[in-house]
Amino acid sequence: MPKPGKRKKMEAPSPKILVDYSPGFLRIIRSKVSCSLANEEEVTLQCYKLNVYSTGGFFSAHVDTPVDAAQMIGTVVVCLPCQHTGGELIVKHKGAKKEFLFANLSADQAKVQWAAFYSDCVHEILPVKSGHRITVTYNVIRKKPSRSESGYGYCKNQHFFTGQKIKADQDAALNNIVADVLKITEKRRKQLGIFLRHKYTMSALAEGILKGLDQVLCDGLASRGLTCHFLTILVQEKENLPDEYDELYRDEEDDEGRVYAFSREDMLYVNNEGPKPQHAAWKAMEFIKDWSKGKLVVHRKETDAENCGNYTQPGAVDQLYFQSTVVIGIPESSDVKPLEENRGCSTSGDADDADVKDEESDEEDDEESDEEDCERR
Ligand SMILES: O=C(O)CCC(=O)C(=O)O
Ligand SMILES: [Fe+2]
Repeated sequence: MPKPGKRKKMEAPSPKILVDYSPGFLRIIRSKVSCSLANEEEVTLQCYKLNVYSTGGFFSAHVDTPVDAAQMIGTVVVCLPCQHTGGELIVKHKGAKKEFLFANLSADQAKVQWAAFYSDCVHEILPVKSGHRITVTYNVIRKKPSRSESGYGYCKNQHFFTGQKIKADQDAALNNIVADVLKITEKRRKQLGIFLRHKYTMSALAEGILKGLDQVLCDGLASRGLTCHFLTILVQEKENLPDEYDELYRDEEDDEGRVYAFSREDMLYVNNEGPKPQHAAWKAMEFIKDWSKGKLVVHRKETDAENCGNYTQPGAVDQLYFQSTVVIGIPESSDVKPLEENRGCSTSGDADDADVKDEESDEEDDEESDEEDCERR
């Protein structure tokens, strides 16, 4: 049953006729999605649900619960031709926002419109103003990994799929990132964790098949001789207290926000189903919270979080997306390939100079949020 305030639409599991129906346009969508979301690995589109929004119908901000925690990477929405106005699909990721307005062409029976996005992107449907908006959603399931020939991923854009390709083994921005990583690890002799741009279920992270630029980052680090492993984490965000509360409540130690490892063992402990896990090595680690082309940001300005996400049963950890990091071992200097080898062969052409920041970021703020308060489809 729809919950008031969360969604107002009718939905049904895809009828068998839709599941079995494999029109030509699906093949085209699948190949485009494989290129743009899956580093050209093969994907299947699994028919999931039929949504009917009448006038006033909407769907509040949510992320899609993965049906296959290890392999599901995204969602495809196909809008069937049926005249309506309003009903914009808004997709957000890390401060970027993309609006899909299917209404304008909705009366054209010859047009099937569609959108695709990574499953950890928050999305919502604004109220339909007239007519009926009918969509079919597909889960994008990645087939078992078989790395591309070069062994290095690439992707087109940090958030959605426009723009130039960035190649992991060539991009100058990655050279800059690696140079920054080396500077930090050399100076402080600490393990270094870099926050991934997307969130992952624990199983997906264990599989190590990452989304978009995250895969490019990890391939880029590995191709330059750095050893990496992955970790799901919880981040205690700094609260923005009004000035008058500042002196009363501000705890010096809280200033930076804290990062905790969060594994299946931690989840069991939280649910009173296992012993308290040890995190002995944890203190000796430094975190980089944000990275983008050619720039590492050690701290980032935190902004209001929109509470939005998915619910799950206690213990059902694979239904949740976690902030995740790649952890880089302290390199022996001989492990790392000379960066000069890679210089000058950028395919992106728009990499900024590396800039290791110790202050708040002036980048767009992260609009992602705690994944708690709102139910998923
Ligand atoms: O109808 C749409 O455009 C999207 C529906 C959706 O987000 C969902 O079914 O999870
Ligand atoms: Fe959704």
